[in-house]
Amino acid sequence: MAKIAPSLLSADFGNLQDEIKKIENGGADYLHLDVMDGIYVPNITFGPPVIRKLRKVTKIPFDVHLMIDKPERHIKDFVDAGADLITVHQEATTHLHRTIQEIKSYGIMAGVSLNPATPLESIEYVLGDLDLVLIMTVNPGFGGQSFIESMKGKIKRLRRIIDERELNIIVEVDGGVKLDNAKEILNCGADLLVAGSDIFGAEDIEHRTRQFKQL
Ligand SMILES: O=C(CO)[C@@H](O)[C@H](O)COP(=O)(O)O
Ligand SMILES: [Co+2]
Repeated sequence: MAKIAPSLLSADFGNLQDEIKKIENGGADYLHLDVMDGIYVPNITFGPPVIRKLRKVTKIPFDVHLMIDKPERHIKDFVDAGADLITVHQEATTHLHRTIQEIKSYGIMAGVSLNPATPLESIEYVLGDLDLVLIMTVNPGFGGQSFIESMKGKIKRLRRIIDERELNIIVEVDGGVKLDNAKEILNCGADLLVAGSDIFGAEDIEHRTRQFKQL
Protein backbone atom coordinates (compact mmCIF):
# COMPACT_ATOMS: atom_id res chain seq x y z
CA MET A 1 0.00 0.00 0.00
CA ALA A 2 1.24 3.51 -0.86
CA LYS A 3 2.32 5.80 1.94
CA ILE A 4 1.20 9.38 1.54
CA ALA A 5 2.29 12.70 3.07
CA PRO A 6 0.00 15.54 1.99
CA SER A 7 1.86 18.86 1.87
CA LEU A 8 0.19 21.58 3.89
CA LEU A 9 1.67 24.20 1.54
CA SER A 10 -1.39 23.97 -0.71
CA ALA A 11 -3.94 23.92 2.13
CA ASP A 12 -6.25 26.75 3.14
CA PHE A 13 -4.04 28.58 5.67
CA GLY A 14 -7.08 30.20 7.22
CA ASN A 15 -8.53 26.84 8.09
CA LEU A 16 -5.63 24.55 8.91
CA GLN A 17 -7.27 22.47 11.62
CA ASP A 18 -10.15 21.42 9.34
CA GLU A 19 -7.81 20.76 6.44
CA ILE A 20 -5.67 18.45 8.58
CA LYS A 21 -8.74 16.57 9.82
CA LYS A 22 -9.68 15.79 6.22
CA ILE A 23 -6.34 14.21 5.32
CA GLU A 24 -6.31 12.33 8.63
CA ASN A 25 -9.74 10.89 7.87
CA GLY A 26 -8.49 9.94 4.42
CA GLY A 27 -5.73 7.83 5.99
CA ALA A 28 -2.65 10.00 5.40
CA ASP A 29 0.54 8.60 6.95
CA TYR A 30 2.33 11.90 7.63
CA LEU A 31 1.67 15.61 7.37
CA HIS A 32 4.38 17.15 5.19
CA LEU A 33 5.37 20.59 6.46
CA ASP A 34 7.36 22.74 4.02
CA VAL A 35 9.45 25.26 5.91
CA MET A 36 10.93 27.96 3.66
CA ASP A 37 13.12 30.91 4.66
CA GLY A 38 13.24 33.17 1.59
CA ILE A 39 17.01 32.56 1.34
CA TYR A 40 17.61 28.91 0.52
CA VAL A 41 14.43 29.08 -1.57
CA PRO A 42 12.68 32.24 -2.80
CA ASN A 43 9.49 31.65 -0.83
CA ILE A 44 8.70 32.10 2.90
CA THR A 45 6.20 29.88 4.74
CA PHE A 46 6.10 29.17 8.48
CA GLY A 47 8.31 28.03 11.33
CA PRO A 48 8.27 26.38 14.77
CA PRO A 49 5.47 28.50 16.35
CA VAL A 50 2.92 27.36 13.76
CA ILE A 51 4.08 23.74 13.95
CA ARG A 52 3.85 23.83 17.75
CA LYS A 53 0.21 24.94 17.51
CA LEU A 54 -0.61 22.29 14.92
CA ARG A 55 0.95 19.62 17.14
CA LYS A 56 -1.84 20.30 19.65
CA VAL A 57 -4.65 19.58 17.17
CA THR A 58 -3.48 16.32 15.53
CA LYS A 59 -1.61 13.11 16.30
CA ILE A 60 -0.48 12.51 12.70
CA PRO A 61 3.33 12.25 12.44
CA PHE A 62 4.98 15.49 11.27
CA ASP A 63 7.34 15.20 8.30
CA VAL A 64 9.21 18.52 8.44
CA HIS A 65 10.93 19.46 5.18
CA LEU A 66 13.42 22.21 5.96
CA MET A 67 14.16 24.39 2.94
CA ILE A 68 16.24 26.80 4.99
CA ASP A 69 19.87 27.88 4.85
CA LYS A 70 22.10 26.39 7.57
CA PRO A 71 19.31 24.26 9.10
CA GLU A 72 21.65 23.17 11.90
CA ARG A 73 20.85 26.51 13.60
CA HIS A 74 17.23 25.48 14.17
CA ILE A 75 17.02 21.69 14.57
CA LYS A 76 16.22 21.81 18.29
CA ASP A 77 13.43 24.37 17.73
CA PHE A 78 11.70 22.04 15.28
CA VAL A 79 12.15 19.03 17.56
CA ASP A 80 10.62 20.97 20.44
CA ALA A 81 7.77 22.08 18.18
CA GLY A 82 6.84 18.43 17.56
CA ALA A 83 8.65 17.13 14.48
CA ASP A 84 8.76 13.32 14.12
CA LEU A 85 11.02 13.45 11.08
CA ILE A 86 13.30 16.28 10.01
CA THR A 87 14.69 16.44 6.50
CA VAL A 88 17.45 18.89 5.62
CA HIS A 89 18.81 19.73 2.18
CA GLN A 90 22.24 18.41 1.33
CA GLU A 91 22.90 21.72 -0.45
CA ALA A 92 21.98 23.88 2.57
CA THR A 93 24.35 22.59 5.24
CA THR A 94 28.14 22.48 5.14
CA HIS A 95 28.57 19.75 7.75
CA LEU A 96 25.88 17.34 6.68
CA HIS A 97 27.11 14.42 8.79
CA ARG A 98 27.07 16.52 11.95
CA THR A 99 23.58 17.86 11.17
CA ILE A 100 22.22 14.33 10.69
CA GLN A 101 23.77 13.22 13.98
CA GLU A 102 22.17 16.16 15.75
CA ILE A 103 18.71 15.27 14.44
CA LYS A 104 19.18 11.66 15.50
CA SER A 105 20.42 12.66 18.94
CA TYR A 106 16.89 13.86 19.72
CA GLY A 107 15.47 10.40 18.99
CA ILE A 108 13.55 11.36 15.84
CA MET A 109 13.99 10.28 12.21
CA ALA A 110 16.58 12.01 10.02
CA GLY A 111 16.24 12.63 6.31
CA VAL A 112 18.27 14.32 3.59
CA SER A 113 16.76 15.92 0.52
CA LEU A 114 18.42 16.33 -2.87
CA ASN A 115 17.54 18.99 -5.42
CA PRO A 116 17.03 17.75 -8.98
CA ALA A 117 20.59 18.68 -10.01
CA THR A 118 22.29 17.16 -6.94
CA PRO A 119 23.78 13.70 -7.53
CA LEU A 120 23.10 10.68 -5.33
CA GLU A 121 26.88 10.38 -4.86
CA SER A 122 26.77 13.44 -2.60
CA ILE A 123 25.16 11.38 0.17
CA GLU A 124 27.07 8.14 -0.39
CA TYR A 125 28.97 8.34 2.91
CA VAL A 126 26.00 9.26 5.08
CA LEU A 127 23.45 6.84 3.63
CA GLY A 128 24.02 4.36 6.45
CA ASP A 129 23.01 7.05 8.98
CA LEU A 130 19.73 8.00 7.35
CA ASP A 131 16.12 7.01 7.92
CA LEU A 132 14.92 8.69 4.74
CA VAL A 133 16.08 10.22 1.47
CA LEU A 134 13.82 12.79 -0.16
CA ILE A 135 14.18 13.09 -3.93
CA MET A 136 12.96 16.50 -5.12
CA THR A 137 11.18 16.12 -8.43
CA VAL A 138 10.71 19.88 -8.84
CA ASN A 139 13.03 22.73 -7.90
CA PRO A 140 12.07 23.52 -4.31
CA GLY A 141 10.20 26.66 -3.32
CA PHE A 142 6.67 26.35 -4.64
CA GLY A 143 3.75 23.98 -4.88
CA GLY A 144 1.94 23.25 -8.13
CA GLN A 145 4.97 22.70 -10.39
CA SER A 146 5.38 19.91 -12.95
CA PHE A 147 7.17 16.66 -12.14
CA ILE A 148 10.64 16.53 -13.76
CA GLU A 149 10.55 13.29 -15.74
CA SER A 150 14.31 12.68 -15.66
CA MET A 151 14.03 12.16 -11.88
CA LYS A 152 12.52 8.72 -12.45
CA GLY A 153 15.98 7.36 -13.23
CA LYS A 154 17.32 8.90 -10.03
CA ILE A 155 14.58 7.29 -7.92
CA LYS A 156 15.28 3.88 -9.54
CA ARG A 157 19.01 4.22 -8.92
CA LEU A 158 18.50 5.18 -5.29
CA ARG A 159 16.20 2.18 -4.79
CA ARG A 160 18.83 -0.11 -6.33
CA ILE A 161 21.59 1.26 -4.07
CA ILE A 162 19.42 0.87 -0.94
CA ASP A 163 18.47 -2.69 -1.86
CA GLU A 164 22.03 -3.69 -2.76
CA ARG A 165 23.37 -2.33 0.52
CA GLU A 166 20.40 -3.81 2.41
CA LEU A 167 19.66 -0.48 4.06
CA ASN A 168 16.43 0.41 5.80
CA ILE A 169 15.77 3.82 4.27
CA ILE A 170 12.47 5.35 3.19
CA VAL A 171 12.50 6.80 -0.35
CA GLU A 172 10.30 9.90 -0.35
CA VAL A 173 9.40 11.74 -3.56
CA ASP A 174 8.28 15.38 -3.50
CA GLY A 175 7.08 17.68 -6.26
CA GLY A 176 4.51 17.36 -9.02
CA VAL A 177 3.11 14.09 -7.65
CA LYS A 178 -0.48 13.56 -8.74
CA LEU A 179 -2.93 10.73 -8.72
CA ASP A 180 -2.24 10.08 -12.40
CA ASN A 181 1.55 9.71 -12.12
CA ALA A 182 1.75 8.30 -8.59
CA LYS A 183 1.61 4.62 -9.57
CA GLU A 184 4.51 5.03 -11.96
CA ILE A 185 6.57 6.81 -9.28
CA LEU A 186 5.86 4.01 -6.81
CA ASN A 187 6.97 1.51 -9.46
CA CYS A 188 10.30 3.37 -9.71
CA GLY A 189 10.89 2.47 -6.05
CA ALA A 190 9.34 5.27 -3.99
CA ASP A 191 7.91 4.37 -0.56
CA LEU A 192 6.39 7.68 0.47
CA LEU A 193 4.74 10.24 -1.82
CA VAL A 194 4.30 13.92 -1.01
CA ALA A 195 1.36 15.57 -2.74
CA GLY A 196 0.28 19.14 -2.15
CA SER A 197 -1.82 20.74 -4.87
CA ASP A 198 -3.36 17.48 -6.04
CA ILE A 199 -4.71 16.76 -2.55
CA PHE A 200 -5.51 20.16 -1.07
CA GLY A 201 -6.69 21.48 -4.44
CA ALA A 202 -9.16 18.62 -4.82
CA GLU A 203 -12.91 19.09 -4.50
CA ASP A 204 -13.02 16.37 -1.83
CA ILE A 205 -9.70 16.35 0.06
CA GLU A 206 -10.53 13.31 2.20
CA HIS A 207 -11.57 11.25 -0.82
CA ARG A 208 -8.47 12.27 -2.81
CA THR A 209 -6.23 11.24 0.10
CA ARG A 210 -7.97 7.86 0.18
CA GLN A 211 -7.48 7.47 -3.58
CA PHE A 212 -3.73 7.84 -3.07
CA LYS A 213 -3.79 5.32 -0.24
CA GLN A 214 -5.53 2.77 -2.46
CA LEU A 215 -2.86 2.87 -5.19
O1 LIG B 1 8.75 20.94 -0.99
C1 LIG B 1 7.90 21.26 -1.79
C2 LIG B 1 8.10 22.42 -2.72
O2 LIG B 1 9.33 23.00 -2.49
C3 LIG B 1 6.70 20.43 -1.89
O3 LIG B 1 6.44 19.67 -0.73
C4 LIG B 1 5.46 21.00 -2.51
O4 LIG B 1 4.62 21.59 -1.58
C5 LIG B 1 4.70 19.94 -3.23
O5 LIG B 1 3.63 20.52 -3.89
P1 LIG B 1 2.99 19.88 -5.20
O6 LIG B 1 4.09 19.84 -6.26
O7 LIG B 1 2.55 18.49 -4.83
O8 LIG B 1 1.88 20.79 -5.53
CO1 LIG C 1 8.29 19.43 0.52
